Amino acid sequence: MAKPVSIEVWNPNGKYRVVSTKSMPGTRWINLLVQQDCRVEICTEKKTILSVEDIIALIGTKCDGVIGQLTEDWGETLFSALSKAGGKAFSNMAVGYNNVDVEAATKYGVAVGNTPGVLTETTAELAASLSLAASRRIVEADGFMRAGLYDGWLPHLFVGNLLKGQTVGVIGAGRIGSAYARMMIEGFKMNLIYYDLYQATRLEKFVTAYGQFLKASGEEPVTWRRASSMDEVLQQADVISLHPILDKTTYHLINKERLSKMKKEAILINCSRGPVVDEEALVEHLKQNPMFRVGLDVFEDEPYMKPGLADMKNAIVVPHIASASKWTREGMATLAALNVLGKIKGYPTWSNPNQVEAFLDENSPPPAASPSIVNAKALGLPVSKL
Ligand SMILES: NC(=O)C1=CN([C@@H]2O[C@H](COP(=O)(O)OP(=O)(O)OC[C@H]3O[C@@H](n4cnc5c(N)ncnc54)[C@H](O)[C@@H]3O)[C@@H](O)[C@H]2O)C=CC1
Ligand SMILES: O=C(O)C(=O)CO
Repeated sequence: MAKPVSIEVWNPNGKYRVVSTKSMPGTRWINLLVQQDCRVEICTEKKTILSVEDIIALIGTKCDGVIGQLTEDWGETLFSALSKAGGKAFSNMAVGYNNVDVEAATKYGVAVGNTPGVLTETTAELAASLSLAASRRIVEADGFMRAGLYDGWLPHLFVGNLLKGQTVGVIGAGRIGSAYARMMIEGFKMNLIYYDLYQATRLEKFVTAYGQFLKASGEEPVTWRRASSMDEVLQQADVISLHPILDKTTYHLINKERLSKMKKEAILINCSRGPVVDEEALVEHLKQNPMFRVGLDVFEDEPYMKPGLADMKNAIVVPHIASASKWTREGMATLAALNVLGKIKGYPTWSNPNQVEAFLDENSPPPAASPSIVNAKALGLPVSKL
């Protein structure tokens, strides 16, 4: 028998029971559910990561839908429990859903939502921040100041790299990877080399147009190249940022062998998922190559770091905060709630999950659709004509 879990309840007499495994920013998501006759239960347990048992206790015997978090293990056990409780909808409050067994959800007829689009720029901004912090050694320099070690300007003090004219490499040039590339190219006049399974046509057009603009103003134009292998990116780029999804093909994409192909003074940024990088190999590489720098938002065994990483001066580490802007986190909560609500109400799914702005406008009611259901096709869900 699972132990009871503490909760906060909104609209106790609502017809549909929707559970959120965590408190989420903003109140719009709660209001939208309450207005549509949902009883909203928010887990208020103190512990950060809920276990499968905790979530089974939350689901209980009657539950129409759950909004969950990327730290939770949504596999066969939870989808079976949700289905037994009459639930047909689950949404991650995240765009990445490597914590979700979509096949198992589909087997139990449960729709799986995610929250694309609303976090693209925010996440890209953090990747850009880490790129700047690593190239200009900002965290090291901050520590130096606070330690009282600064005793005057010196020609060699914390000399870093100029980004202008260098090459930025992007692995996974989807929504976030492309936004990051645009920031680094427009902001710092870097050249682009990227690797993706698909052509990033829009990004290529942007770099071409910006290059023409610079040339017309008498400046060196920026250039782009789509690499035919990932190794080309690793060998040629000065700053490399990882933005693929995490799946079997991207697990340990960056390993000992690939690290050795990178320039000795390269900068590696990871705001995708920790297991994309073999973190033990990375620690060793950082030890052997003091001029190699890394900016990490995600870790292989979150919330832990591999032994030795915290001691490395050439590593900047932040606790998975890439999507942590107020607008984005409130938007993620809204999209996740609307994914669940849409399925409960029998709405169709939105036709383009890359364009979810219509759901985020606080001044008008959202469309009657689920913004992004990743197994919509497998479940045969209708597509919105709006
Ligand atoms: N650190 C954080 O807080 C955040 C992390 N993320 C992570 O970023 C990921 C990407 O998000 P979006 O850009 O919105 O997704 P997206 O689907 O638009 O982009 C992912 C790109 O990776 C490419 N890709 C897939 N397999 C690949 C491979 N083997 N090699 C190279 N490229 C490959 C895809 O073709 C696609 O273009 C999410 O899945 C999530 O894991 C997303 C938001 C915040
Ligand atoms: O959305 C995601 O995938 C995250 O990692 C958190 O923003």
